[in-house]
Amino acid sequence: MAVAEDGPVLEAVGVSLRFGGVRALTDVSFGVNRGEIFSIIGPNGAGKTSMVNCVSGRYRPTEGRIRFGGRDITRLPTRKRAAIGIGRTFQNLALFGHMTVLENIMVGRHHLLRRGFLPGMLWWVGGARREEIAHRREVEEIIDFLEIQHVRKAVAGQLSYGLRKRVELARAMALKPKLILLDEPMAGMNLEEKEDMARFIIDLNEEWGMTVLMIEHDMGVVMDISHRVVVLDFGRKIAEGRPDEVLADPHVRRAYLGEADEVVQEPAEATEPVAP
Ligand SMILES: Nc1ncnc2c1ncn2[C@@H]1O[C@H](COP(=O)(O)OP(=O)(O)OP(=O)(O)O)[C@@H](O)[C@H]1O
Repeated sequence: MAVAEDGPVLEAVGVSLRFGGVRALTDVSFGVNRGEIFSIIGPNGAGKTSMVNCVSGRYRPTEGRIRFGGRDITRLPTRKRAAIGIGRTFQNLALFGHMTVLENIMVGRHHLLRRGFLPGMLWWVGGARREEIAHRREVEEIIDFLEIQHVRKAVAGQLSYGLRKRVELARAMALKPKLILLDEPMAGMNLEEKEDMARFIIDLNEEWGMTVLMIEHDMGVVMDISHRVVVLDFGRKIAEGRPDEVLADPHVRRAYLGEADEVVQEPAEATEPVAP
């Protein structure tokens, strides 16, 4: 996997997040380099979604900063983050079920239309028309890339789960993000769908140049496709590094993989079977 490392495009600096008495995140720092596939892992309730929500703008950290491209975006509203190049998919599908695949993907591009979504769709003359055609062409490229040509006119709500996840990814890609946040992209998928999705994530990273920040429970996939990983446990960072380094880390093995401290056991003494 080729990684172009020229410094972090995304930085979390000392991020803490509290919900009343619950400490969802405590002093978490990490950096995602341009061109990386970077994953956040950890047990249930470790703070993964909270962290991604701080990056997308849905949550505002109680303490700490989020920087994107060197700019402090901690207080920037969500829709403005989309405009500066942060796209996302959701853990639970967030498609417009009654709209076609094509319409769903076009929604992802509305902030790119200079004339706005509705005028862009309706004003079919001159510059607006040329702009619309250019947008259509780019959307069709994404549709081809994700191999969803055959359902482009289908109503999104009627597709299989795996296909809907792919359409959601298409919509996020249509925003042309520099950084794409993927919240459990493989959740609920069968093995074949997971393999397809893993291939799309690698390709959107390598061919489309998108930096990826991902949460995913399937450890096999995470370790296969991530360049680096950060591990959270009870809202704190306990490890960060390449997948092989993280897997070998004793803190991670204990906390995340549920391994007990190594106990040197005496060989069991042979016992006579007890007569009933
Ligand atoms: N909106 C909220 N209100 C109150 N507590 C919350 C909220 N969101 C998250 N939490 C709490 O913050 C902690 C971290 O939750 P979070 O969902 O970020 O973990 P996670 O690692 O994504 O978990 P999972 O793997 O189960 O999705 C948990 O204790 C959770 O109950």
